[in-house]
Amino acid sequence: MSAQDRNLFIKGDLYFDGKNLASAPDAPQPQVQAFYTLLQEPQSMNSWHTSANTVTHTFQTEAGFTSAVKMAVERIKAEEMEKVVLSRNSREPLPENFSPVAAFRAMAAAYPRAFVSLVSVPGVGTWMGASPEILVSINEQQVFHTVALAGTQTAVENMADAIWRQKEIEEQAMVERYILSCFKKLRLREYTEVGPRTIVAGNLMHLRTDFKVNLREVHFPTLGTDMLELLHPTSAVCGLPKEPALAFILAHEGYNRSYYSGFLGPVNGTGGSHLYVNLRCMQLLRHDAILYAGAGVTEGSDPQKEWQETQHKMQTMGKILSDF
Ligand SMILES: C=C(O[C@@H]1C=C(C(=O)O)C=C[C@H]1O)C(=O)O
Repeated sequence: MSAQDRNLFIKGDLYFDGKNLASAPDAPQPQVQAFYTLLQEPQSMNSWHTSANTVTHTFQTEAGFTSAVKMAVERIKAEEMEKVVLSRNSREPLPENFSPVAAFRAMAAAYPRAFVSLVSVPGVGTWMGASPEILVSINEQQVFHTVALAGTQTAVENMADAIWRQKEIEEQAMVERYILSCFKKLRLREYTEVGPRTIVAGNLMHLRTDFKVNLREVHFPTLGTDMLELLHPTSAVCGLPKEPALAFILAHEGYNRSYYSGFLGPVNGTGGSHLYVNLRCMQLLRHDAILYAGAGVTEGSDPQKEWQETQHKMQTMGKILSDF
């Protein structure tokens, strides 16, 4: 992330509860009307915000990515770190008749369990994605929730048939241990832990452990913000320990992640606050989309397989583009 990719807090003018759109009392009416028109007549990219820094995008080659993975495995074997998540981006031309609103509808239909988003901000640009990963959430019943999500393989027809290799089991357990160490740091002892279970995310499966805290029973008003601070960037997008993994990413990834692997979601709404990791996402330019994906590298990583894993992850957005 660079200085220009700052945190943005966008005030809600319209609220959607899954059925109806409601307008906030102070919502600016001309903009609200323009938004309703946009929903009825999906527009091409010309009427959406695109970022000013389009010429600075760099794209890593397969050779560049796999050599970075090789180097990471050596550093892990030398015990400089346990895990590092290396990512890359890729440019895809936008289909002739592409429209962000139609793409959003397609995402919502294709990925009903994901957090689907379409965000367009002047001077920043337009991003969309279907994230499978909660970072921190507190629902209307005051239940805090976070997950340890890691390990990836292509989805099998019957989830009960999923078999996980030791590499993925260990990789996910590392994320679990990290969350537990955060709880320990905060001296939080009352939580529930369920998993790891196999979950499906688009064309892929992951291992997920759910951690929950009932804030009506446990007095911890700052748990959400404290955990957000400790978790981000999580070991699912950065690595373990955090500092050497982050230094390795900055030195060897070779491109700017921008808002990929950051977090987004509604905050302090009637349904609570739900922040998701910005994964399985793409940035929309006038004529192209930039897709982003990463893979967790551990001692047992095979560089070629990690490259393929990023390709599979990019398919979440790739499929939305190719279905136009
Ligand atoms: C880094 C990504 O995904 C994360 C990394 C995973 C892994 O390494 O197996 C699995 C799920 C996500 O936590 C991504 O989608 O780009």
